[in-house]
Amino acid sequence: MGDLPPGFDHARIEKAVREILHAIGEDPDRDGLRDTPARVARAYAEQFAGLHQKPEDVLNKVFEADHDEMVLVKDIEVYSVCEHHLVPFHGVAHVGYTPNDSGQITGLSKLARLVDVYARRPQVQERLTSQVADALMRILEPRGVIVVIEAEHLCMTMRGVRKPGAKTVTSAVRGDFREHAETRAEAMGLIMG
Ligand SMILES: Nc1nc2c(ncn2[C@@H]2O[C@H](COP(=O)(O)OP(=O)(O)OP(=O)(O)O)[C@@H](O)[C@H]2O)c(=O)[nH]1
Ligand SMILES: [Zn+2]
Repeated sequence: MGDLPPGFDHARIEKAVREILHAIGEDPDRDGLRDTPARVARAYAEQFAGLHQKPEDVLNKVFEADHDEMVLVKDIEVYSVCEHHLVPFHGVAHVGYTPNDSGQITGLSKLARLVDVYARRPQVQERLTSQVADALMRILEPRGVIVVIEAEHLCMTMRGVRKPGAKTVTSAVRGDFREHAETRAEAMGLIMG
């Protein structure tokens, strides 16, 4: 497991998963479960990879372009894990920004990669939304940023209150999207339209 980031303790996760299986009344040594602790550790390494990444790692390509109006990437599929129950929430993210006066833009895929850096951590949707917005503001120094996330939380559907279909919508607006209602309305029109 040499390619795991420092701080990711594979053996410890395996031990803990084995312990949970015991605690729920299962037999971790039965055929179907024998490899489960190792599988879960590998799955967690993927699901929580963002804990070991920085936004700078993905927003490292900045171009200059003759474009100073809104850039919006819609419907970025997002999978995260709710930090209260450690079950998934999933949906779509919409990320937009207005380049600064020197026309600094970034690759479109980098916006989706940035969402993943923060989604692949134990999260609440509100924090995920503002972390994406704040990282973009800090690194790209645009005139403004808008991030909208719509997601369904499995902790509200498969357990607890059991309301399948309920969607949580969160938004974070910075800079000109915060200051100018018209700019914000234009972006929301594109996102919802
Ligand atoms: N604000 C916010 N709440 C979340 C998010 N994900 C899960 N939750 C909520 O976190 C809350 C945790 O509430 P608790 O009362 O501590 O836990 P619980 O007894 O399991 O709550 P129930 O889900 O109502 O059964 C629940 O209301 C969840 O719906 C999120 O991303 N943002
Ligand atoms: Zn939850």
